[in-house]
Order: sequence, then C-alpha cells, then structure tokens
Amino acid sequence: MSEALISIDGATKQYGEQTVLDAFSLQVNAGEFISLIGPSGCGKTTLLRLLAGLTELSGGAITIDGKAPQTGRQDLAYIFQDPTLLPWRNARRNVELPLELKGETEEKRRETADSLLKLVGLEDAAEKYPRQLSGGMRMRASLARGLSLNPKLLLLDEPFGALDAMTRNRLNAELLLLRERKPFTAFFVTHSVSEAVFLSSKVVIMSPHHGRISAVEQVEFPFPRQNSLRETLEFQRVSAKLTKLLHSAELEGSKCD
Ligand SMILES: Nc1ncnc2c1ncn2[C@@H]1O[C@H](COP(=O)(O)OP(=O)(O)OP(=O)(O)O)[C@@H](O)[C@H]1O
Repeated sequence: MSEALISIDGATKQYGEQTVLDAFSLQVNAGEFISLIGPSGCGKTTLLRLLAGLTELSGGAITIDGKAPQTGRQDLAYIFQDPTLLPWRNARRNVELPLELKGETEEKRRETADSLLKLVGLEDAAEKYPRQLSGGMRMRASLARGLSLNPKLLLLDEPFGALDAMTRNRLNAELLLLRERKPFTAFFVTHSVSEAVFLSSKVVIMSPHHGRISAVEQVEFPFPRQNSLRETLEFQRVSAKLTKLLHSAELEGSKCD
C-alpha cells in the first residue's frame, strides 16, 4: 500500500475566538488531484496556507512527504487567483525568478524557463511584459513559474476564477495536460462544481460549520480528460450529485463569515 504524500491529522486552526478549521483529517496520495469546495469563508484558503507553512496550526498535525510544511517549502508551489507577475520583468524573467532565487546559472534558468513557456503555449510571448499579456496568458505564465522548481505539490487558490468561461475551460484542460507532462499532486480551491468535477480525482466538500469535511467524493473519469467530457450525461450526473451535496453542506451551518 502506498504511503500518503500528505497527511492531515485533526488539523485545527483558530484565529482568536474563531475556530476556522476543526479536527480536519485527510490523507492524500502522490498524484491525486484534490479540489476543495465549500461556502465562502469556511477555511479553504486557510487549509492551503497551512499546507504551505504560511500559517501555524493551533492543533493536530500536517506532514508532506513526512516533513512539517515549514521545512518542505521548496517542494511546493502556490498559485493565486491574481497571477502576481512582476510588471517590470518580461514573461521569461518572471518564470526564471524562483530559479534565480535558488541560485541557478543563467544558462540553466533560461533553458528551464523557455521549455516551460513552450509547455504552457507562451513560447512566442517570452519577451512580453505582463501588461502586454491577456488574463489567460498571465495565468499560463504564473503556472509556468510555479512549475519551475518541479514541485511535488501544487496549491491553487481559485486560479481561474477571474477568467471568462471559455478561457477557464481551456485552462482547465491545459492544467491536466501539464500534469501529464510534469506530474504533481494538486490541491485546488474553487467555487465551481463543474471545474472541480472536470479536474479532480477527489472532491472534498467543506461544511460552513468550523471548516469540517462534509463529504468526500471520488471522481472516476479516467485521465487524460478532454473538454468534451463536460457534454456527457455522466459528467452532468456527477456534477448534479456534487451540487446537491454542496447545498446540504451549506444547510449544515447557519453562518460562515
Ligand atoms: N489572518 C487572519 N486573521 C483572522 N481571521 C482570519 C485570517 N485569515 C482568515 N481569517 C478568517 O478565517 C475564515 C476562513 O477564511 P478563508 O480565507 O480560509 O476562507 P475561504 O473558504 O477560503 O473563503 P473564500 O471562499 O471566500 O475565499 C474567515 O472567517 C476569515 O475571516
């Protein structure tokens, strides 16, 4: 039996009097794609921040590859809704940044950045500055930068939430293609049920009541997945089931913010 890559055991997080996560437990194997979905303010970003070691647990334990999150940071990348590219650097130099901070040679940085830009379809935009890129292109550059250090774990906090529906669907499919080529385990926060179903091997539905797990659903569609999957009856059936579970989760708690 394979050992879990990520082990979350009774994770609890409090801000003052407020309990944001309460005894949250989940085991994640390498290669899984986990989506977190749940009402606004119920601790999804907090869980990602705990996994990234950006905030401390109030109780319980988290290990990633056997290490505490604070000591394993080089093995993960965090992708935000805002692509957070540096405006004074072109796309290539943005992708090179983590490699530069790691002290890689100029030659190695350029070679890695160029191959990643190609992977995300930005090979012709390497010299462009963020203001010259569309929203979708900026997000592709942000993904390329996130993948530059070959992270085992990718934490994505609503990365496509600000994009139009067509670009979002296209980037969903591209993200899965990227994962085929450069495998990683993913934690993906979204408010979209269909996005969660399309991308995930497992969807975790959080309850508004102290950020507990309300339901965990395995999504059985084989990878790689194409956008045509969305048009199938089975996809719609799974999405409807998850929407129902999400509504019941919302009813479980009286308020969340
Ligand atoms: N640094 C902080 N200090 C105090 N309270 C915080 C802090 N960060 C988050 N919170 C509170 O924790 C709760 C959960 O926030 P979190 O951002 O994790 O929710 P979320 O599920 O990601 O929300 P959304 O879906 O709206 O992005 C909220 O009530 C929020 O106000």
